[in-house]
Amino acid sequence: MTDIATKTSKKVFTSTPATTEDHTAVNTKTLHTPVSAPVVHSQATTATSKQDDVAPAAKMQIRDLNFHYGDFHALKNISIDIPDRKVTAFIGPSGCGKSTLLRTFNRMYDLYPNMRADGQIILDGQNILDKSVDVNLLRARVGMVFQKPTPFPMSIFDNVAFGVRLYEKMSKAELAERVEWALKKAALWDEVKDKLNASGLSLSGGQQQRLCIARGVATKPEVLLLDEPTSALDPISTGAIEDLIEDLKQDYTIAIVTHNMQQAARISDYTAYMYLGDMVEIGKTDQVFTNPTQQATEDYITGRYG
Ligand SMILES: Nc1ncnc2c1ncn2[C@@H]1O[C@H](COP(=O)(O)OP(=O)(O)OP(=O)(O)O)[C@@H](O)[C@H]1O
Repeated sequence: MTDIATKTSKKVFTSTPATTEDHTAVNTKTLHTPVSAPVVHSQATTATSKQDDVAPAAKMQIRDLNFHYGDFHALKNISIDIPDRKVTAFIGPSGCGKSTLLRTFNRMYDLYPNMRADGQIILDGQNILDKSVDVNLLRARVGMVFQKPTPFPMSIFDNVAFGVRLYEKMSKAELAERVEWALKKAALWDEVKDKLNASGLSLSGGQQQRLCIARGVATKPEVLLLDEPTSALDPISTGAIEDLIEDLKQDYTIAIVTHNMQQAARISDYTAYMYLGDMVEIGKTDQVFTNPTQQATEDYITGRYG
């Protein structure tokens, strides 16, 4: 990993001029996010972070993960741990592979031909890249919320009930209870409880995104993947979703892709910086933002690159 990180920082950061890539720079000397969780133990971290704390349990262990779009090598030997019931943020310039990595965690790429993942992604002891794994069940365990709100063209109730009906057998009353529970978790219940039969598409953008989060948590997944969930939202909706993420991590392991450095600093316990398909650095968020071990990471988060 050191080789990759060193090579990456040399390859990129000695001569690349700053661009206008849309992200918010952070002053590493002034930003302090209170984080109590210990450092992640992983190949990447071993090389890049001080390990002065006890490692948290890993929900997912990614080992030697490579991903190809046809001939294009999009993820290169990624080996990291995703800690249980914490928020891990993935940051890095556009095209570095953040969304690709997230999509390997529930094999979303399986929907498309010519895409291939090699290596291991171990979820509770099982390699989810194994061909024998039932991808539908996997996606019930590892839920995903996309950048653009994607409500189904059906009622608010049915949107939330959709996955539950697919994967679980329960009575009408139990289903109604589950829908209410999920809408409460997503901090949307009060706004929709009197119009559960209205179309999900009739909601505002921020409400639609919370509806998608409700749909995501309704099947009680163990891991929730959020791909830039607030990038299309106003600051109030963004704040509501950030509060929600803070609340959800009591029960779920969360991996989030964000372009917003302040957001990563606010809501994540761990931050991973990627560049050109390499994992440059991963560690506790306060360490990565205030004292990154790689010059490349510091250049990115302070806005000297990108
Ligand atoms: N369907 C695809 N077919 C071929 N190449 C792809 C495909 N999707 C992504 N890529 C390429 O893979 C690389 C990683 O893309 P990815 O979307 O994972 O990056 P990202 O870091 O999430 O970017 P952004 O921040 O802009 O969303 C990029 O070079 C991209 O062009």
